[in-house]
Amino acid sequence: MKKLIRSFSYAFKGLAHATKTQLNFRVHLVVSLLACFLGYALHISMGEWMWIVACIAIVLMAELFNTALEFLVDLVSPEYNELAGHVKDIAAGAVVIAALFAVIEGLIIFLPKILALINAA
Ligand SMILES: Nc1ncnc2c1ncn2[C@@H]1O[C@H](COP(=O)(O)OP(=O)(O)OP(=O)(O)O)[C@@H](O)[C@H]1O
Repeated sequence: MKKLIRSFSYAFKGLAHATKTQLNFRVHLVVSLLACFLGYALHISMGEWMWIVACIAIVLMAELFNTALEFLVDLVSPEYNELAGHVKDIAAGAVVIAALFAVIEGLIIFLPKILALINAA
């Protein structure tokens, strides 16, 4: 049990470090909170909440893996190395894919509801 609690404390230490040092991670957190606020305000369905929560988790996880890879690359290859550059670029590409997926899901879920509100006004 003690070991489990220690593992969680290390994980939260990692989350705190990413939040403190990575602007992009903080931006993703703010956008995630905005999506939750919008979901609450627009009374989205349980199924739609599941997509929103999944998108938030995918984007935050992608950003955390990207950050971890950046740290690792800086550790093992502080000097210029073409391969090190590719590792960082590909990890950043994964974040872009996750973020695009989340934007598309957000548009599918929120846009019709926002347009209906505008039309009703
Ligand atoms: N050691 C390296 N060797 C070769 N190219 C590198 C190296 N480090 C960074 N690069 C190139 O520079 C780009 C930017 O790297 P950097 O470490 O500044 O990451 P970043 O995406 O700006 O992340 P952040 O701003 O979140 O720290 C990389 O995507 C890569 O193309």
